[in-house]
Amino acid sequence: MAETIKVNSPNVVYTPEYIEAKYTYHTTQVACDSGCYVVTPRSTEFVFRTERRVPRLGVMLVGWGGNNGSTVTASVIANYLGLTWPTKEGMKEANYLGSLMQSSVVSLGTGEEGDVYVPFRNLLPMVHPNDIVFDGWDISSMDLASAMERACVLDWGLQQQLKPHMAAMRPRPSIYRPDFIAANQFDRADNVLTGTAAQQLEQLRCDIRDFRSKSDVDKVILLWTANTERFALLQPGVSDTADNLLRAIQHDEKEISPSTLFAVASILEGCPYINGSPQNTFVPGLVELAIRHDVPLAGDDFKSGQTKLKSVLVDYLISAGLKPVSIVSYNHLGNNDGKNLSSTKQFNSKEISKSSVVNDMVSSNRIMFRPGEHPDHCIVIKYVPYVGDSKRAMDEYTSEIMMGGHNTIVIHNTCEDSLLASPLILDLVILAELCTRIKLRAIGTNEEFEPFHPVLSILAYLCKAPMVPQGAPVVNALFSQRACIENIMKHCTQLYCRPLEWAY
Ligand SMILES: NC(=O)c1ccc[n+]([C@@H]2O[C@H](COP(=O)([O-])OP(=O)(O)OC[C@H]3O[C@@H](n4cnc5c(N)ncnc54)[C@H](O)[C@@H]3O)[C@@H](O)[C@H]2O)c1
Ligand SMILES: O=P([O-])([O-])O[C@@H]1[C@@H](O)[C@H](O)[C@@H](O)[C@H](O)[C@@H]1O
Repeated sequence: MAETIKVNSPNVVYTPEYIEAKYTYHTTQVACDSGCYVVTPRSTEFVFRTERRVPRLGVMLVGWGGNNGSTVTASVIANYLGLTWPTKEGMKEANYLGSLMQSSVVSLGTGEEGDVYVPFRNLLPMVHPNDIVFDGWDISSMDLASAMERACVLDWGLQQQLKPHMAAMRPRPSIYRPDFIAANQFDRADNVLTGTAAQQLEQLRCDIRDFRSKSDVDKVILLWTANTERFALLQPGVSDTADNLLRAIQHDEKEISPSTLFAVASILEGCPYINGSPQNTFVPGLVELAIRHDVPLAGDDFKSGQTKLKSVLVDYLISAGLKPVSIVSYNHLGNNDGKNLSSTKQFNSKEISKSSVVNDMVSSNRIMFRPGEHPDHCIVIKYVPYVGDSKRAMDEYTSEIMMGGHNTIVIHNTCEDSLLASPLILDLVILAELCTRIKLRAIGTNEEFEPFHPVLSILAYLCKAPMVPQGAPVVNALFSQRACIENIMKHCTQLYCRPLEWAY
């Protein structure tokens, strides 16, 4: 398989710094006139400009010592070193299965021997996961080698090879507000910052600057993979505007969550912020602050297993004209995430993100569903310590079919939760970084190149409850979300050379 792609088109210009490509965006404007839909095709010409130089990327994980944080860090080191290890099924080797960019392909077109498919990552210059530098915070002081052992996710033989490379990695002290996570997390909290919210915010900003300078990275992205928090109350004068949020922090307002404080620190330091959990980190004032500073945001809640499958199955059912009327999603797991979710308020945060994934598909079909009508949808999560990170998910989908018939689909799905989430963390940070290098302008109306909107809805494929710019529609159908990433990357067209060749 060739690694280099070069587009042969008068609409694509390559300079040492940029790839510039013209693209005509076709849409249709729909108006209703006397009971008739009047559809008007529209076309807009854009120029997409992609900066070719790939930076040295630093990723700061909040919750670094958790199952996901320790596992993704270990997996990158294992891939970088090309580690192999013995298991009862034979020798295993490090890989990035589950990553859209590293393990999925896209069609380039038709060659002499048929269709040509290339790795997603080849479409545009992007960070390779092996080159990411990790750092982060945790309320638990445990070093990353011990945290990897605590997580019980990776095989013992692999852990033994990794420990020397992770023992010196220590999470920075973090903000701990017991009221936001389960009381059962108290025993972990031996690595916490003191002081007021303003002082803690300043410390986080110092941590980011410290990491940036000591690790010699060009860019830093913050990603929350700490415990699921309860939803924060949205209070006028506190979280409703950027200025009120900043003022509330100065007044040590207790209803501002640790995750929102991390997001404020990230924005003020110019670092994209990604929320891998379901809580409402992105309060209105936070989003306003991100827009003011033009700093990307993405979230919420990694879409890793049961919900990912649901976003495909419900899309299939409704697209096929079958009416889902009952969806029951049960799962149990025994890791610390499950322990935290055994607390009602934290479960409620997860219940929201796991339930909302069908809403757009249901409301799009007025043949089946009257306004306000929706399937019965039940989410159950139970904590069973013995099974650890090996989440057991059981789903039942009942649909009405023709002439009073029913179709019931039952699914059993077992996986190591952190091994599904870890590749998503890599895709999220790599795509978020890529988005910071892409700008576009509409030909004829705008001579200035502009960045994407700070709320990166392009990352919806990776999130259960995708954040979108205000007023934009939420799309949850998984393959529509995947097509969005592929199409935008193809609009930028592509020149992909080995890093040596385009690091001008
Ligand atoms: N498949 C998945 O694993 C998956 C899928 C979707 C979402 N998530 C979400 O990702 C998050 C992490 O999952 P996990 O399995 O790694 O959980 P985990 O409990 O193993 O890790 C969370 C870590 O965050 C730390 N922590 C808690 N509060 C903190 C704070 N204020 N600052 C810094 N660190 C803090 C904890 O000490 C712990 O080490 C959870 O919110 C979970 O709901 C996970
Ligand atoms: O991604 P998904 O498999 O639908 O949802 C999962 C939940 O079922 C699980 O209980 C929780 O611990 C994970 O964080 C994840 O959110």
